[in-house]
Amino acid sequence: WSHLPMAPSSSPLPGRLVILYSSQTGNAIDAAERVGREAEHGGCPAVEVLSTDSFNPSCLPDERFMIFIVSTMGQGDPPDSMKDFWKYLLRNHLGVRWLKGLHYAVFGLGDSSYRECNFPAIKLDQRIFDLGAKRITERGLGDDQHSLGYEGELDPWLLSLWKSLNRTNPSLLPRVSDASHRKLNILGDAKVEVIYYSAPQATDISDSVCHLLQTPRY
Ligand SMILES: Cc1cc2nc3c(=O)[nH]c(=O)nc-3n(C[C@H](O)[C@H](O)[C@H](O)COP(=O)(O)O)c2cc1C
Repeated sequence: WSHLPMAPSSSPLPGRLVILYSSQTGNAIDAAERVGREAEHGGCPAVEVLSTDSFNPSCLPDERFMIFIVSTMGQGDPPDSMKDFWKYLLRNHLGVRWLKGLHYAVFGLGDSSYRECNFPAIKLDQRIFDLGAKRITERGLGDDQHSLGYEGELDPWLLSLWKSLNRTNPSLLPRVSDASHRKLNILGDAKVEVIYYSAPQATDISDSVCHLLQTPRY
């Protein structure tokens, strides 16, 4: 998959999945890259991961499959890279059938310690739906307060996204099981090998725990 500086304004590939991220401090980029990687592992023929400000919103009706990964800033505000895009979507002349050919899903990154938790993702999901697009799956809302961070919600959400895409458009996502269960490989092969072994019978508590030996693989 590729990062493009600008989305093509003419005819899109019939089987491409566009992943648009809106991020202020980088988490939504990481999440979007993971979504892109999983889509690729699942056999998606064409995946593009783009910042929202690289995508011309007037091209939205040309797309068939899009995933939006959106973080929250300020007091429930969208990240800077989403502001113009959002302003465009609020235009009055866009009708209820404007996005009738689009299938989409939204994942938000936020923090439930804020009153306006995940507002941009919630509003974007509703607006795109009101413009006639169809949800591939219900929106997912990540929360910094979760013990696993936003990934606590992203994991199950992705599984449901891939299952739904596979059911409705198997040519876009032929292999659900390859898309999931790849998380440990995201950073590439481990650079160290971890070997656990038991210490000899010890009386001292500090000796009785397993020892951890890390040896460089290269
Ligand atoms: C200055 C600041 C303001 C934030 N405001 C909100 C907020 O109003 N609502 C919310 O749900 N999360 C809020 N968050 C949490 C972020 O949305 C969350 O940490 C997210 O993972 C950031 O993603 P990003 O790195 O892609 O921008 C805020 C975070 C920061 C640093």
